[in-house]
Amino acid sequence: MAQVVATRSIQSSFMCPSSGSVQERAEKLRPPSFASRVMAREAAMTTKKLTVVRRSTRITAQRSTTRAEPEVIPVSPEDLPKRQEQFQQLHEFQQLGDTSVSMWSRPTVKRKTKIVCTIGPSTNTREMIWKLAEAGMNVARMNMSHGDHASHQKVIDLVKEYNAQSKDNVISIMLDTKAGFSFILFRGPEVRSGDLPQPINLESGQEFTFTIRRGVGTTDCVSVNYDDFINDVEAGDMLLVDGTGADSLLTYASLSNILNVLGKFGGMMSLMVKSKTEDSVKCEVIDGGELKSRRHLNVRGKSATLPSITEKDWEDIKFGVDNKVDFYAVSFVKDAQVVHELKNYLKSCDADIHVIVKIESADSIPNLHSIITASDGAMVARGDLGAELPIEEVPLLQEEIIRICRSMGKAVIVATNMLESMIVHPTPTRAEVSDIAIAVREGADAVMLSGETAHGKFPLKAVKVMHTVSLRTEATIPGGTMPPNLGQAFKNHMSEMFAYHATMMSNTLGTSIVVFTRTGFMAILLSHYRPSGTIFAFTNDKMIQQRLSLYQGVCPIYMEFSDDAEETFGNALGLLQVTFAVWLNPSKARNGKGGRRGSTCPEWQTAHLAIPIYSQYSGPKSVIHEGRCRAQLVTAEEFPHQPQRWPCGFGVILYYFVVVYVYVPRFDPVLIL
Ligand SMILES: Nc1ncnc2c1ncn2[C@@H]1O[C@H](COP(=O)(O)OP(=O)(O)O)[C@@H](O)[C@H]1O
Ligand SMILES: C=C(OP(=O)(O)O)C(=O)O
Repeated sequence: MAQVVATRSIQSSFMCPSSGSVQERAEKLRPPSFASRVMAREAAMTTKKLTVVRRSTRITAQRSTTRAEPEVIPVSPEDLPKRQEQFQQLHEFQQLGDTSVSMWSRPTVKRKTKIVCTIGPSTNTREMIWKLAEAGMNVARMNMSHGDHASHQKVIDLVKEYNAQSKDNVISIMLDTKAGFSFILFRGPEVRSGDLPQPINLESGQEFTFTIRRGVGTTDCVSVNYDDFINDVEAGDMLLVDGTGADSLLTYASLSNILNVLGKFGGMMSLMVKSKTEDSVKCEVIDGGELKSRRHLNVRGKSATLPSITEKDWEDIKFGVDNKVDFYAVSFVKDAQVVHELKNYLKSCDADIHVIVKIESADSIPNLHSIITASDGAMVARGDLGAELPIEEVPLLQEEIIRICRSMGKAVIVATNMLESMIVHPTPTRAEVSDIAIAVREGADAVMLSGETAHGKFPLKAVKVMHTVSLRTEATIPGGTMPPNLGQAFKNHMSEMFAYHATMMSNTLGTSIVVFTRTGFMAILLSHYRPSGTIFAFTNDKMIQQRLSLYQGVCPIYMEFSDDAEETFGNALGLLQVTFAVWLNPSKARNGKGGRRGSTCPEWQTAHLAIPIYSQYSGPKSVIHEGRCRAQLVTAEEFPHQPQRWPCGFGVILYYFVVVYVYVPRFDPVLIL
């Protein structure tokens, strides 16, 4: 019995929602209900007779024994005890509406959308980093506006320690660079108010002053960290101040009490500029609220004339280089120049750090294409964006930025206020859940938590909610939607063509993809095509493994590569089976008896009945054997930008790259690149 369960489970973990024949998929349409009628457009268009309405039927009662169970694979071994609970949750979700929402809609088994967690006072301990990682964090973000290098160093070390000891999970490290607020350095790409001994209540109609004098923090006047603030604002301008954030001088407990009492989160205060002197800006409070330390200050419709990378940023960037972080998130990028500048600097230090541009200022919008082209990805920083631009523009910009990033094959993160209420409450609002679902549907690589994990009361619950909502939403996304620039990309890069065909095969056959990559390029490219199945990316570089954690659908796995391709493939499959066996049956898999072929675990033996039913060669085996090594272990990264040197054509691809093993779907279907 254990064998059967394990095999089926392994199989279902490899399967994607698009598996099975059309008829089988059509079968899965039953029992449709409200959700299916709303969401299953393909199904409705395909055949009317399939839309038999049986509203109250549960999927659990409908599954045939021949179908793979829709399973939620735990994100980590520690989740195992809660697996039943997860099923229960899933079934509860299912009872709300329908489960078979479209022919592609079986719940996917591993979350594809990644979760970025901002680390702060609530989470900067060893215990919490571990718990966050086990709950589903994929990227740890450090906001350089808060804390100091010593505190961030501690977090980086803890994440690296976690990565070093974890066998099946790895966390990327992201530094969010901008000026740490300091009246000594007094510079930065963000405009922020200064430190306050305690929060101030601003009442509508009262007068309030911002000054560029240092160290002022009274009930009617506070410092601003930016000298040119005086020149940037005019009488009649509307200043927006965010009402979130912790006060550094308060204890966590007292902060929570204050927040609970006041119940004010995420609210923007607005102040109209009335007059200015050489060092102060006098305002009238229009919408009041609670002003805390170091709050964002934006002028509606204007961007501050700040440089995007300041001296303080350069110090932070160097800190990142020294610590070999994976990503910089660069604040207030207004043009591509700053990205080139940063990339040149990184090149000069021989640092392999990817640059994520934060789109958060009105000025960046006209330059979106060039900024994103120059970068490795973008963050929709909705907090500042919603302050600089009319708030109703934010959802439209979010959609547009995601679309641009996806069409360029760049990573995209949706950030800010996603579960804001969970800073103080243990459950999210419906609107927040919808917000996550929309970002997932729009195709974001990752969704981000800020105050929720940095200083919130329920950081782990917030991650779990994000995990569950993302997973559930992914299950309803139709497979096989290709990026719109495909034709263009198709002409230019053989590797794109290869990723495209691999994705098509994977979607059609209902398999996951295994890719071998030294630089991460092929895995990122595949992620860009959003195949329905998981992309298991094997790399022999730990840095690459760490970085790949950000990318949608990529499950990065570190493994030494052997000179013998066969051995490498075998090892990779063995590792996959061990990993899933660990998730599925910890008591057996953790018995220390190895974990590859020949292991005493019957599950693995059953799984190894998998045999290739198709392998494609286009020349003498020995030559192809070399080709395979190149293709699979070096990948197309060797020559993606020199297409003219390699005549294009599927036959050539087969010759140089392709050895495709499609395993009998009854066991563990895997497509190996
Ligand atoms: N390293 C840190 N130390 C102290 N507090 C932090 C830290 N990181 C984040 N926070 C708190 O979490 C809040 C939300 O994080 P984030 O959105 O990244 O910051 P902000 O909106 O201030 O740029 C911050 O306003 C701050 O109160
Ligand atoms: C992510 C954002 O920026 P910050 O890092 O300042 O919170 C934002 O403005 O949405």
